[in-house]
Amino acid sequence: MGSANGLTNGRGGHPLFSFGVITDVQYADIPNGHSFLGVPRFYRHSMLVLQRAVKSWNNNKNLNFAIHFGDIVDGKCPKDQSLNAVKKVVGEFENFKGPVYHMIGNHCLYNLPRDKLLPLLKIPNLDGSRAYYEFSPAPGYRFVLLDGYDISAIGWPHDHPKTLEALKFLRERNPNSDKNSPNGLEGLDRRFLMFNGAVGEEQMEWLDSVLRDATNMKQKVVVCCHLPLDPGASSQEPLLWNYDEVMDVIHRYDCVKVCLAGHDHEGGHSIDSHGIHHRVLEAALECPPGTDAFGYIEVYDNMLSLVGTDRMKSTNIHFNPY
Ligand SMILES: Nc1ccn([C@@H]2O[C@H](COP(=O)(O)O)[C@@H](O)[C@H]2O)c(=O)n1
Ligand SMILES: O=P(O)(O)OC[C@H](O)CO
Repeated sequence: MGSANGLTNGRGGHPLFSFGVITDVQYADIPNGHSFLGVPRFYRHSMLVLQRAVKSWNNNKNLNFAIHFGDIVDGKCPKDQSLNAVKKVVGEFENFKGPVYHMIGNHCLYNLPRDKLLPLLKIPNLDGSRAYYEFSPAPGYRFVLLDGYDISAIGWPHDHPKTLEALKFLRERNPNSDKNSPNGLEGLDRRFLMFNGAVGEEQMEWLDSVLRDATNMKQKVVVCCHLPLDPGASSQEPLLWNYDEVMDVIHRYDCVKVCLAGHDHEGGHSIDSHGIHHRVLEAALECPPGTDAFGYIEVYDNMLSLVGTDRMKSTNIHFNPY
């Protein structure tokens, strides 16, 4: 089904392009465990989920690329195994017959500092440390991958200005001695935890310039970030510290149609006050043996169709194409 402007609409027609999605593989060669809140985590089985995802993506034959939304290995991975564990998971992704785009998550940074991590994840690394980037898989679309740990107490050297800025930020907002504890914090303030982070000023300016450029080029934008950007799609604790400032930039333009994230393992979906869809994807790590959470997204001129497998819920995301 073709539209007046020659782009493809709908499901029922051919998508413009399609891509595979999976998040929070959080692999470690350790026995099963659970989250702080008692949700079971299957550190070895998540590798099998990834292997089944790659097999399914390759069988599909129509996928142009794949995205992993961060947390490639778990923080509980023994530190002398971190490098090999990251290489092992990256190696599984490389069995996919197409490019794979990664972003960093807190668990990646518990294992390796960002200067080691970025080359392994093949994150374009212009100044040796920045982990945000963009690409355009088709003329009418642009993907923006944000670095939610730009300002963070994890991943930078201990005396780095960004570590110090993050620690000051947390001290001012979270009175607990364990800065991962939301005890006593109310409502959205419960996101001021050490396992989250923020988008810094330079990245914010970069985001603004990319969205301005996309608007001028009449491109639609999909924003990806490990950390969720909308409270309607996520519980309060996993949100990006300055999700509101990032959304203020995004809301200045009409080009962003969808924001995709990981980190909040049970997943979620919302439509914000400006009609932007937020879809937080279900985690591979929390799939009990034999179950899966991965999918692929077909992209049209006026919608994204997430075709989920098993625990990843299928979602049709309709939007105004203009
Ligand atoms: N509601 C919560 C969630 C987490 N914490 C703290 O975060 C650490 C990491 O949590 P995981 O879900 O990855 O296990 C955990 O050790 C707690 O310190 C918390 O206090 N309250
Ligand atoms: O993957 P983790 O351990 O950072 O946990 C993230 C939680 O789901 C946030 O509440």
